[in-house]
Amino acid sequence: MIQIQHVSKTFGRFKALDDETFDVPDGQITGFVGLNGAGKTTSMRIASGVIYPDSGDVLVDGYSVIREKKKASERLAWVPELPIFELDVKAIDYFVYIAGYYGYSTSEARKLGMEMLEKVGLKGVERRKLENYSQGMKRRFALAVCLISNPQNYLFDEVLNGLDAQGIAYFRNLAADLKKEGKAVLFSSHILSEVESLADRVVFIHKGKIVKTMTMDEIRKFATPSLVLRVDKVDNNLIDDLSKFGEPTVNGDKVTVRNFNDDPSRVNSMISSRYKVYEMKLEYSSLEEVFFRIIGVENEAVRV
Ligand SMILES: Nc1ncnc2c1ncn2[C@@H]1O[C@H](COP(=O)(O)OP(=O)(O)OP(=O)(O)O)[C@@H](O)[C@H]1O
Repeated sequence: MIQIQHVSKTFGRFKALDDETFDVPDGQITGFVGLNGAGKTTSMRIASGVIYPDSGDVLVDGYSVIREKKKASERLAWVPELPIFELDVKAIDYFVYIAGYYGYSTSEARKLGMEMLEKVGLKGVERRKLENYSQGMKRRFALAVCLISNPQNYLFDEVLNGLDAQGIAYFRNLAADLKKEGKAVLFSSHILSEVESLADRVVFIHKGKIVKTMTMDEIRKFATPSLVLRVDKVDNNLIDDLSKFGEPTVNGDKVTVRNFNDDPSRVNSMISSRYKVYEMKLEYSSLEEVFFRIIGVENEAVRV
């Protein structure tokens, strides 16, 4: 478990983190979302011990990253946004080198390396030099390296950036495995649909402050539903009728009524004598919509 306790950090005169407090519990995947510059990377760098807070502390399994740095670091893996490696080295040799620091013999490290590289989809290219890896392959490699010491806690900073669909699938499986093993996982991402499908809870950060922490169930309840329906024909009369219940938009035979705040059966009784209704269901708005409502910024104005 990672506990971020009243952490503040200033760069020059700029306050990047302001009394930040939140937990990353065991056995759960915690998503970390915020606009560019909100403070996610700074938080992770402080939690991993590479920079110090001005005030506050981070406890990793109860050990302070400031006062008990070695014990805290041993219990934590961090994949930074921009992992840096020695590039003129073959991937497997680099893995063996790093594993040596964790006490693995060369043969053990090589065996583990082949397993881990396969796990992240790098089977067959283990002997290629890292300089010949693509950005996505380097990111996959960074994920494999972070698994070497098998710690209890994980920080993943924008690891989905530059990953293709297969790479994202590997990360999903990896995160799900870590969760099953009872590990604590914090991951930041701008791909909110991925956060939505992976996270058990989400920490929202805005301008260096934690503005909300919500479970995915709470997010779904918080969201205003849309009514989605498929009908045999979409005409102006239908749109006029649906406008009484919310804001309809049309995509082929699918009509989505956003900000729907009524009973679907009332819509059905109003239109079913004139239209054949193939499908009618409530859909809850995305994490993105909830995010913008929480931080109070218009969706159109800013993108995460
Ligand atoms: N070493 C530094 N020196 C000066 N300012 C910094 C430094 N590191 C971060 N900052 C500033 O602190 C703020 C938070 O940056 P941080 O990288 O933590 O944001 P982020 O939420 O990770 O953003 P992004 O989503 O763009 O990666 C930004 O305004 C950034 O410019």
